[in-house]
Amino acid sequence: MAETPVAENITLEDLRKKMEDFAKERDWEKYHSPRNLLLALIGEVGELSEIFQWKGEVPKGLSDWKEEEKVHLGEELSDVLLYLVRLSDICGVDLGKAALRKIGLNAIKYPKFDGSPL
Ligand SMILES: Nc1ccn([C@H]2C[C@H](O)[C@@H](COP(=O)(O)OP(=O)(O)OP(=O)(O)O)O2)c(=O)n1
Repeated sequence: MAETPVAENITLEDLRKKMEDFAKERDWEKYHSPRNLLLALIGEVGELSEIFQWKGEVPKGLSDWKEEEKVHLGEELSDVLLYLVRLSDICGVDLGKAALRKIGLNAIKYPKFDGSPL
C-alpha cells in the first residue's frame, strides 16, 4: 500500500488510490458498484445531516460545539468525500478535473460582482 501522504498535502488522487487499495485488500471491489456507492454516499449524507438536525442555525466555525462533536462532523464529512471519490473513480470520472471545469462553467454562468448598485 502507498505511504500515507502528509495530511496538509493530500490530493484527490491520494484519496482515490487509498480507497482503491482499501477495497482491494478486503476483496470488496465486487460490492463497489456505481449504484451501491451512490446509495452508500446518500446514506452518509443522511448521517451528516443528522449532526445538524434540530439544532437551528449554527455559527460559522462551530465555536460553541464540543471537540467531540467536531471530530464526529469530520468523520461524516470524510465518509461523504471518500464515497464520492470512489464513485467518481468507478465511473471513470477524473473528479479533480471535472470539478475545476465545473467551477469555470459556474464563473461564466454567474459573473463577478462589479461593485455597481442595482
Ligand atoms: N463496503 C464499504 C464499507 C465501508 N467503506 C468505507 C467508506 C466509508 O468511509 C466508511 C463507511 O463505513 P461504515 O459503513 O461502517 O459507516 P460509518 O463509519 O458511518 O459507521 P456507522 O454507520 O456505524 O456510523 O468505510 C467502504 O469503502 N466500503
